[in-house]
Amino acid sequence: MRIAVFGAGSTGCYLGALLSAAKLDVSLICRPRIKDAIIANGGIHISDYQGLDKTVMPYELITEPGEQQFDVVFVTLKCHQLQAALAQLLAITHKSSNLVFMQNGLGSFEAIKDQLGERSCVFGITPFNVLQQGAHFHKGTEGEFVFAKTPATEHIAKTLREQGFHCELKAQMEPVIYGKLLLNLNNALNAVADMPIKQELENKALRRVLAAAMKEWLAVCQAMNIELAQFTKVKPAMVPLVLRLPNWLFKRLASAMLDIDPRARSSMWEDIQAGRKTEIAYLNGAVVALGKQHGVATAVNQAIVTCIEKRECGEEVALADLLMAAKQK
Ligand SMILES: NC(=O)C1=CN([C@@H]2O[C@H](COP(=O)(O)OP(=O)(O)OC[C@H]3O[C@@H](n4cnc5c(N)ncnc54)[C@H](OP(=O)(O)O)[C@@H]3O)[C@@H](O)[C@H]2O)C=CC1
Ligand SMILES: CC(C)(CO)C(=O)C(=O)O
Repeated sequence: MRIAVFGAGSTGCYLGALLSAAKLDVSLICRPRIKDAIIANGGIHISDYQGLDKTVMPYELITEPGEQQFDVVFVTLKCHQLQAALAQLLAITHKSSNLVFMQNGLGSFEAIKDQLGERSCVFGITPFNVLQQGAHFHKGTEGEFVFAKTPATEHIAKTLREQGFHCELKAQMEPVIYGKLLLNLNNALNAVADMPIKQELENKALRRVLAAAMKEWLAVCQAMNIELAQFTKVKPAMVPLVLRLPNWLFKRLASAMLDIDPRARSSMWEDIQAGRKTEIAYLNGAVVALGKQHGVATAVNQAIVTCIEKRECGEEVALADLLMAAKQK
């Protein structure tokens, strides 16, 4: 089984290294800067906050995919990069290839699905944070990769398990994706707050904004009759309540939420810092769009979207606007 990770950046290199460590035949399709960093380092260095520390060289590092075709392709591009990569994705896959789309948020796959022909397409999710420094990819929070359950992912999960690594397989990915979006509503806020996630969560005023954005998403999901998978110690509906607790109680009851690498920041923070386009339309923007369809007010998410859109245009934004939007809830 020939496997490729297409768009190997933070999450893709971590995944590619894990699959390579399990001795699967994995090639990474990545930018030249990533290939150069990996070669200079003698492989991909992966680590986690629980003591994993390993350097592995994948089977091949490809910067210009050509004739080669793969049986399984994990697509780890950002949401807005799928469309531009479509022709390459089609070229490196055949009619019976399996594609696993690993994007956060909603709507990126749907925008290209009609153009993927007969290929079997499923979803996957990265529940944890990956911090990239050169060829070093550090997992800063808990969780394992989640993939839709298919014969191909079952084989991959079994091989990973035999080497002491783990991933989760789910028959139903919709609740996982909707549940993960609840957490990703923090990506934009973290980018605007411009501080590590741990420090942000220790701030009551910022937690209130996040709680308000989450409440809106929970209300939209209720209107759509969709259940959310649980990624935290408490049920999704309880997360906003926990976030609104006073600092002293929050620190005591939600210690697991704060058990994250003190350096971890959201992937949107990285995009904003690098002056790149963000995934806001697929995260808080998706909440606003679905809220409109289902008659649910989403003022806080709209305020967050506006803030990020301004930042994407290089405008300064005031965190105070978001704090105000949440106060009015
Ligand atoms: N980073 C994280 O901690 C987490 C991210 N996620 C989600 O996972 C998804 C992927 O995020 P992440 O791994 O951070 O993204 P990255 O931006 O780190 O990785 C994507 C990589 O693909 C490259 N790329 C884009 N187009 C092509 C192409 N045609 N050929 C080869 N390479 C290409 C990009 O290069 P360039 O930048 O030059 O375009 C970049 O290096 C997102 O939806 C994100 O929200 C989920 C959980 C955690
Ligand atoms: C893990 C998490 C929620 C926060 O880092 C994330 O998905 C991201 O940064 O995109």
